[in-house]
Amino acid sequence: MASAAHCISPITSGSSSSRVSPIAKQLCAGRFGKSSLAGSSTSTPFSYSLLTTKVHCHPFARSLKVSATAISAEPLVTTPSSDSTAASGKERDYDAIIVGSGMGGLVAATQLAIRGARVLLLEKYLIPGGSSGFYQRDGYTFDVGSSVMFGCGDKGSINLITRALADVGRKLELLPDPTTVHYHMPNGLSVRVHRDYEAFLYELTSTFPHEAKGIRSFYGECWRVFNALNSLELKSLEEPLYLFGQFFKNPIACLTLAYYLPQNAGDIARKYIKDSQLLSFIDAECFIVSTVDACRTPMINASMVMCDRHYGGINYPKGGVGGIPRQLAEGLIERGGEIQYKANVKKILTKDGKAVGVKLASGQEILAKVVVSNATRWDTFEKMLDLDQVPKEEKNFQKCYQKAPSFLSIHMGIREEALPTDTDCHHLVLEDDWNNLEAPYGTIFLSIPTVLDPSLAPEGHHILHIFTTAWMDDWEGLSPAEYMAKKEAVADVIIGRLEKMLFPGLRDAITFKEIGTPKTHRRFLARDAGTYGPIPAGRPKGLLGMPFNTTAVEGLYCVGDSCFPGQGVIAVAFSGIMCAHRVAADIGLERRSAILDKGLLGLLSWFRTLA
Ligand SMILES: NC(=O)c1ccc[n+]([C@@H]2O[C@H](COP(=O)([O-])OP(=O)(O)OC[C@H]3O[C@@H](n4cnc5c(N)ncnc54)[C@H](O)[C@@H]3O)[C@@H](O)[C@H]2O)c1
Ligand SMILES: CC(C)=CCC/C(C)=C/C=C/C(C)=C/C=C/C(C)=C/C=C/C=C(C)/C=C/C=C(C)/C=C/C=C(\C)CCC=C(C)C
Repeated sequence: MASAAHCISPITSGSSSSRVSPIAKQLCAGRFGKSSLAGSSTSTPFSYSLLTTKVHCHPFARSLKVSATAISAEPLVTTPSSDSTAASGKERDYDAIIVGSGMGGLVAATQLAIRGARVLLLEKYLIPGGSSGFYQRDGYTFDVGSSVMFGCGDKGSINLITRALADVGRKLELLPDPTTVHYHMPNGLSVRVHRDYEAFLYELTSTFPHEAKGIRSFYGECWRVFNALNSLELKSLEEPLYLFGQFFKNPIACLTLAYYLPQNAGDIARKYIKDSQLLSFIDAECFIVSTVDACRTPMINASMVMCDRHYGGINYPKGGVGGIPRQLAEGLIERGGEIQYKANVKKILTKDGKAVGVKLASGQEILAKVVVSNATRWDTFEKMLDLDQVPKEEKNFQKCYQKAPSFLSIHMGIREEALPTDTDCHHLVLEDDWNNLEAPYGTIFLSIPTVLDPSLAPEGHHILHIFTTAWMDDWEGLSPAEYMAKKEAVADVIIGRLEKMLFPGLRDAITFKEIGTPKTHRRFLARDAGTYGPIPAGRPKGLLGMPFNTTAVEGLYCVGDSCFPGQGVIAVAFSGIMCAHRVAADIGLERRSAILDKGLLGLLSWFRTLA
C-alpha cells in the first residue's frame, strides 16, 4: 500500500532483479525465463527479411504491406523521390530537416512550414506517426500506441492537437469518450473517471466519504494549474520576447505556473489526503501520465491531464488515432514541406561544432540550416552524433532522467459476445497489490476503441489493445523459438488476468492476436531499449530538470518526449510547437533578441542544474 513513506523512497528500478514482478518471476522460473536460457542463441527474433516475411512477423512489420494498401486507397502525398531535391543529395539546402515523424516531429515540421520555412521531414518507417501510427490486419485497424487522446477539444488554448491540425487546414471527426478510464484496483476498488467532473467527484467521494474535502482540494488545485495553462498562448518558453510578453499580459497565470514548475503531484495530494488507499489511487492516476507514481509526476503534467479530460474531454478520432499524423503529414505537403519515408538518418553532420545536415543509411547527405531530432535524446546524442563526448547538458539530463520501461503489447480481435454491453473504452487493471503498480507486467492498460468507433473492426467484433510495462533485458538472449514461446506465455498470463477480472470467456472469443515486446518497440519506433520515454532517476523537482528544445550543439534541436514537458501525445505536440517557435526565431522567421536569448537560455540552463 502506498503511503507517505512511499513518497520519499528512492526508486528501485536500477537493477533488473529489483524490477522483477511476481508474474515476471513466475515466468523467469519457468522454461521461458532468461535464467533457463544460458547459452542459447542470441539471434534476434527479427532476423528475417522485413519486407518479404509472411510468418511470425510483428504487427508493425506486417503493417508495411497492409498499410501500404490502406494508403494506396487514399494516398499519402510525399515528394516523389526520383526527382526530389532530397533524393538528389546536396544540391539544395533546407531551412530545417526534421528527423522522425512522431507527433513531436510532425507538429514541429508543420508549425515551421506554416511560417514559410523550407522543411524536409525524414522518417525511417513507411508511414507517419511513430507511436501514434496505425496498422491494419484482417479487417481490424489497430492504433500502435495510445488511444486516449487529450488536447482534441474545441475550446481554450490547451487543445493543441485540434490547433495543430487547424493550422494546416485540417479537422477530424471526433467521437467523445464518456469515461476517460475505468480503474479496477486492489481491494475491489472500482472508479470510473467520467467526462463530467462532478460525476467523477461524486463517484470518488462516495468511495472515500471521509476524504471528500481532501479530494475536492487536491483536484481543485489541479484546476488552478490547468486554468493558468489554458489562459496562455502556448509557444516557446526558451524565447524571451514571447515569455516576457506573456508575463506582462498574464502575470498571475505565469507566476502560478512558475510556482508549480518545481512541484510534484504526490506532495500536493499529501497536503490534503491521508487515506493510503486514496493516495495509491492518485499514484495510479499519475502512473497513466508518467509511468511513475504521484511523487515523481510533475504537478503541471498531472493537472493538465486530470483536468483536460473534463474540460475538452477525451475524444477519439473516427477511423483511428493514425488519422492525426496522416492529416498533419498531408497538411505539411500542402504547405510546401517534403517528406521522405524509409529514410533512416544514421548521422547528424556537424561542421565546426554546428549541425549542418544529416547522412542517411543510403549514404545520401542532405544539408540544412538546422536539424531537429524527434528521436529520443539517448538515440540522438549516443548514436547519431560523432562527438568526442556527450555534452555536459546531456549528461545532466541522463543523470536526472532514465529510460522508462517499454511495453509488452497485445493487439487482439475478439467476437463481441465476450464484452458486456456497457463496457467502457479504457481500463486500468491492477488486481491484488498496490506495490505492483510500477512492476513489470504489474498494471494492465486496456483500450477497446471499437466501443467508440465500431468501424475499426469487422461487424460483430471488437479490438482489444492490451499493454503493460516490460523491460528490454527480460527479452534479450533468447533464440527465435524461445522468444516466440515467451511472447505467447506472457500474453497468456495477461489475457488470463483480464478474463478473470473483467471478461469471462475472453480466450474463446479471440479471433486475432499479435504480440509486441520491447524489441518490437525498439525496432519499429527506433527508440533506445524500446523506451516509452524519460522517467526521473530520483525524486524530480517537478519539470525543472526537463530540457527544452535547444541543445549544446548549435543548430541541433530536439523534440518529442525526452524534451519538456515529457511523455504523452499532447505533451510532444507542445514540444513541437515550442521547438518550431524557437527554430523560427533562430532562422529569422520570428522576432528575436540575441541579447535576451543569451540571458534567458543561460538562466534556464542554470535552473536545470538545480533539479
Ligand atoms: N501505448 C501508448 O500509449 C504509447 C506508446 C508509445 C508512445 N506513446 C506516445 O507517443 C509519444 C512519443 O512521441 P514522439 O513524437 O516523441 O516520438 P515517436 O517515438 O512517436 O516518433 C519518433 C519517430 O521518429 C522516427 N525515427 C527515429 N529515429 C529515426 C532515424 N534515425 N531516422 C529517421 N526516423 C527516425 C521513428 O521511426 C518514429 O516514427 C510518447 O511519449 C507517448 O506519449 C504512446
Ligand atoms: C520558463 C520558466 C522557468 C518559467 C516560466 C513560467 C511559465 C510561464 C511556465 C509555463 C509552463 C507551461 C506553459 C507548461 C506547459 C505544460 C504542458 C502543456 C504540459 C502537458 C503535459 C501533458 C502530458 C504530460 C500528457 C500526458 C499524457 C499521457 C502520457 C497519456 C497517456 C495515455 C496512456 C498511456 C493511455 C492510457 C490507456 C489506458 C488507461 C487504457
